[in-house]
Amino acid sequence: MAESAAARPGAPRSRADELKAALRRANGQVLAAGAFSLFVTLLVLVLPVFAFQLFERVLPSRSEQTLVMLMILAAGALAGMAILDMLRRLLLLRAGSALRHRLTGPVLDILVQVAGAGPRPETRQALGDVDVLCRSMGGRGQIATLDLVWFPVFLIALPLIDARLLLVAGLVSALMAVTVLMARPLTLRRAREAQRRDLAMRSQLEERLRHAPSVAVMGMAPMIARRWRRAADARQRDDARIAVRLTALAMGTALLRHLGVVAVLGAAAWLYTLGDVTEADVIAAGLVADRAFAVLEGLIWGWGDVMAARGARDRLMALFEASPPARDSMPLPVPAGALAVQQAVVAPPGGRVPVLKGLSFDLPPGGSLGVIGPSGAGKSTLARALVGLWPPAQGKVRLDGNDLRNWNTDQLGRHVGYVSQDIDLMDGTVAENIARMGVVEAADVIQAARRVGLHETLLRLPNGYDTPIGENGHVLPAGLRQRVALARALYGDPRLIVLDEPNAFLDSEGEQALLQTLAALRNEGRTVVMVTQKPALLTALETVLVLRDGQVEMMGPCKDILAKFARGGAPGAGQGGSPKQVQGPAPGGAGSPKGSAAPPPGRPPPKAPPSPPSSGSSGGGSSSGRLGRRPPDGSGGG
Ligand SMILES: Nc1ncnc2c1ncn2[C@@H]1O[C@H](COP(=O)(O)OP(=O)(O)OP(=O)(O)O)[C@@H](O)[C@H]1O
Repeated sequence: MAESAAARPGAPRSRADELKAALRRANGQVLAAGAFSLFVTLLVLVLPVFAFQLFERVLPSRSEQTLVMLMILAAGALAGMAILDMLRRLLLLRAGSALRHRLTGPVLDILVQVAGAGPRPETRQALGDVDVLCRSMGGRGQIATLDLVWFPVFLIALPLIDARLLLVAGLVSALMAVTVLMARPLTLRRAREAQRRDLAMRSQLEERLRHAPSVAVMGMAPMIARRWRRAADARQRDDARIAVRLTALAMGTALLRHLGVVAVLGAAAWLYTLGDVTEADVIAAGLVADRAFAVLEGLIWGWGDVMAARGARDRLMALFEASPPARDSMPLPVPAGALAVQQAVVAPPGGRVPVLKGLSFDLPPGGSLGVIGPSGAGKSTLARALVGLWPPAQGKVRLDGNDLRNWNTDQLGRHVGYVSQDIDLMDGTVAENIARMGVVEAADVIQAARRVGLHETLLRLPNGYDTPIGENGHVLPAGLRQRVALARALYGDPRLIVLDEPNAFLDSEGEQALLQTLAALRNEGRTVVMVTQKPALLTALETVLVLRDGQVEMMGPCKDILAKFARGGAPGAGQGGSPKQVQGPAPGGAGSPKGSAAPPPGRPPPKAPPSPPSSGSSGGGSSSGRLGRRPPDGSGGG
């Protein structure tokens, strides 16, 4: 039989299938617990049977011996029931923790994967949802559901006394079932809506608290508190409405249960007056009915848990379904660092409008590329695509000929260094951050710090490398944060290094250190791609790519591009700035533009004369010069 695609190593594995498989395994364990439930249900019938025997055997005969024997038997059966009940609960709890074990890894994987798209409320909830789902396995709702499966056992017991009693009990059960079914639409939608609002509210508050300094300084706190209170009041009203409905349902069901027992007892007593049943039958019928209706009532009380578990499962399923498939790729050798971007169309996650529109270029191993262009041209998007964060919707990004998608994510991570535009350090020590939050290999950490000229600076911190830097590294000044992020990018000697404006917060000393790092990386043959607007930094790179509107406007040797800028041909100059001639590949194959890199034949000549470059943009100009961005008036300058 042909092997299924999902089973082939390296073939994409649907994330939703992972979740479904984990749920199926958990359901298997629940089924086993369900078998225990049958015995528990049968043993619940001990009470009616005991009462029946009392009336049938002990009372007429006044036999103490029979009474003692019956009591011992009943006690044994009830103890057995308690043990079986405990066993099934333990089984369910184990199923819950096994499910948690199976889901936590994939959920964390997905969360890390989607983190590139920025904070999303539903991802914040994901681990909480795993918790809710797993706890619900051993919860009231699950037990009630299992008991419900064996509910017919009670209905079979009643006709053993008299078939007409089944009619009465059936009617009461139907009424209670309708109540349960009514509870579903009445509460489920509202509960989901309330949860969604709660999530949005929390993530909004978290986001605002992150900007606490601005909030405090500009007197925004009362406004934020007012908004929070308004949202919290709405949430409370929702909660109250749901609670009232659930309580009304629970009370209604409890009333129905008692009325049901009264109805069955009344019917049995009436049958007694007709001489169709005995006194023992009347008592037994009442007890059987009471136990049967208790199962239905339990379902109402456990309904909240069932709803919460269902909501958590649906949200997790949506998250897994929206996640790109996972692959168990075969480990590959350490890449040399050849980068190939082929007709890449890239949109932000969840977005439909592409930012990169069929971008193509090559960078050989050890090549170094500067990416410039106006704001919004897609430079950061390109950086994210190059490290596999935002995979292309069409086209490919290849490292050493292998599509980034096919790389094992963990393995690829070891070969890639990335500094994002937002410096994303984590709560931990400097050393832990440089070591990518893994095991701190002191020698490697120090080597990475030395490579970015940071070793001495770090030694001067209060606890040196062991200084805790707080959430997002807020304890450190921005420039130092950026350099620690750079050291982290170089930790483990990766072959491909992608830096998105790594100089944004650097002072002149930091920039000098960065220049030296870039020169060293070039000498070591590491492939470097750097988004920057500073000509001084561009001179440390072989090739420059000018990006505009998601396409290659120019690409060529750095000195040629800078010379063009110096002559006033700044890309992106003025609103009507037309694309410029594309340069040939860099000497020595440092970079070869192709596809969109070449201007289509018959492209119109520039309509507007290019504006002069901004100060300092001439060739190796001053480090404060910026390329490729328009001044606020849009008049050009680049
Ligand atoms: N996470 C995101 N979700 C949705 N759209 C995004 C996201 N990130 C960027 N974009 C959009 O993609 C486009 C390109 O953004 P990108 O950050 O790549 O440009 P850029 O050239 O790096 O700009 P800048 O120099 O200002 O950083 C912009 O229109 C931006 O609004």
